[in-house]
Amino acid sequence: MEAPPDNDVLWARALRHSHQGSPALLGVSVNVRAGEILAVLGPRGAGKSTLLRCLSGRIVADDGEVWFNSAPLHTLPEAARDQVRRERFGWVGGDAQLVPELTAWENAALPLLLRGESHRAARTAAQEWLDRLDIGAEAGKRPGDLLQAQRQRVAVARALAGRPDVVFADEPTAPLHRADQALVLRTLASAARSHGITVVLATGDPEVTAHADRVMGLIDGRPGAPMPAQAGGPASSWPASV
Ligand SMILES: Nc1ncnc2c1ncn2[C@@H]1O[C@H](COP(=O)(O)OP(=O)(O)OP(=O)(O)O)[C@@H](O)[C@H]1O
Repeated sequence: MEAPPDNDVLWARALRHSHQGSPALLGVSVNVRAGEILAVLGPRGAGKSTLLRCLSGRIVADDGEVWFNSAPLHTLPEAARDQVRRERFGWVGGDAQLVPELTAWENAALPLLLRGESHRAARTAAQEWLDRLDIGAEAGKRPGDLLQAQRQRVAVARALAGRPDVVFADEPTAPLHRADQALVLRTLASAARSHGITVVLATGDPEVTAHADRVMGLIDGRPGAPMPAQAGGPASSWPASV
């Protein structure tokens, strides 16, 4: 087994995965450096979600390797993999998936509370992130009393409050209007940069990739050539060839 380079926080090789016989990944290799924001760009059905779920240990690929900080995630027993996910990774999906009975701050604080941190420390951290995402005033409201864009910001706060090494963001702004998309992405990117958090962002929108350091194209479960992101505008068009 080839050892991954030390400065890659994530390193995956030759990932193949099918859902009920239908292929989603057909041999994808990717490396992500610590503190980097990597965008995975591709059309619907390209395999972006499947790739993020494999990289984050939510599923184990049918074939291939995923290493996190030089440890093989793909061979870890399920309980150990779950622990890595809980303690080292954050996740933001297109659907906020908040606990309806909990307030915004309690939802944002969940990773810390589940980890056994004190109520006071968890609340302080959650409030800081909610403030930063411009939703601090809503901290005491339950998800049902929040707008969709506000719920999505709470989900981003929850992903960041746990001080993860890596945040996986799967189309995190897809349900939002343009103005809210820009705010959420800007905040996610600047928070990640200021805290050295690595981000792997899946999107079908080339404009979203302007927030990334690097863009990887994905089409039909196969990678395109890596492309540098361009500051201040759409980072790239679809890969010319895969
Ligand atoms: N749970 C599942 N069961 C069956 N097929 C699935 C499942 N998840 C994904 N697929 C299929 O695998 C392929 C890749 O899907 P995936 O969701 O990874 O792509 P994607 O690029 O994230 O697309 P989208 O933006 O539509 O979610 C698609 O053909 C999809 O229909």
